[in-house]
Amino acid sequence: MNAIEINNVSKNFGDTLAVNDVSLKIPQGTIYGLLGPNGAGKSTIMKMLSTLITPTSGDIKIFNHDIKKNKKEIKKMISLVSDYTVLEEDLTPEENLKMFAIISGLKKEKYENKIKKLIEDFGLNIYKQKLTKHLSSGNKQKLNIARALVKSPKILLLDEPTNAIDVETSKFIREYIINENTLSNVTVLISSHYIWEIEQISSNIAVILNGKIAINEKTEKIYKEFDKIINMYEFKSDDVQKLKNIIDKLKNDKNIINIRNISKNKIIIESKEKILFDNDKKDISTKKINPNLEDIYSYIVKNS
Ligand SMILES: Nc1ncnc2c1ncn2[C@@H]1O[C@H](COP(=O)(O)OP(=O)(O)OP(=O)(O)O)[C@@H](O)[C@H]1O
Repeated sequence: MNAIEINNVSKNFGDTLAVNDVSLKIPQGTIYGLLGPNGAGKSTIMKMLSTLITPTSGDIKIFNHDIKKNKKEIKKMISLVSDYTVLEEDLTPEENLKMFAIISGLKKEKYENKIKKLIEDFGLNIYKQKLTKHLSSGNKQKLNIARALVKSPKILLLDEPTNAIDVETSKFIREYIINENTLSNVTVLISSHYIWEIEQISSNIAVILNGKIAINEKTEKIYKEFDKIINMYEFKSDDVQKLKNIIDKLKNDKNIINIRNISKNKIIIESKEKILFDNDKKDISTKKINPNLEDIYSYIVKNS
């Protein structure tokens, strides 16, 4: 069953076409990564899904409910996490969660234990007496995600959830999301500029460019397809001078798109066409390597 179905949706803000005829089906229980440069339309899609704004044209279905006709039902199923400015600064973490539970129409017996567990799970126990405005940004974002989970949503929309968050907190948030997805089968749509984060967490990835979907595939399939298209090779040598000579030679080769220095004794090159190497070369090892998601994303952005 599809948790989310977006059919030919466009969104205009005056003259700006923020989302341009987007169609996307997100099966229940998947973690879907949404990638795209600044201004591509990611947040606009998230906001339309959470009923904050309405599409200019096209339709959206959430578990088969039309978003226009069943707004109230849909609001119960979806939580959106964007930046933590939505939190009430003059309330404690617990009060913030309670307030959100009440606004969401939850009964006390439904939210009381849930809030206790979330406060504990997110390590916010020690800040119980503190006002939210005195929490660090990482802890505010943890609270923001806990807030989204209070109503046990079926769909969690995460718009750059780890933006400006330290490594350990980002890791915690990622692991918590994976855990929720495994245990509660919550469907997750996550956008991030940290491509490695999307790479680690998502089973499917959509890339959006200028409001249009450029790629929408299972992550594994994206790797397979682009492995055939992108020609990347690694050159390794302990003889630094020899490696420098190779770089100088390759710089003038029209077939070479990109040369990257990885370390003193390793370079990675990208070429337009496949290269066959003479493997008998002494002191230099060469091999074809698989592009990672960052390479693939750059390729899509450059070539779309
Ligand atoms: N309320 C609004 N009024 C006018 N234009 C808007 C509004 N919201 C978004 N836009 C425009 O729509 C386009 C898409 O913006 P959106 O915020 O969806 O992009 P994004 O992919 O989330 O970008 P980022 O990665 O920078 O957050 C941009 O050109 C943006 O300026």
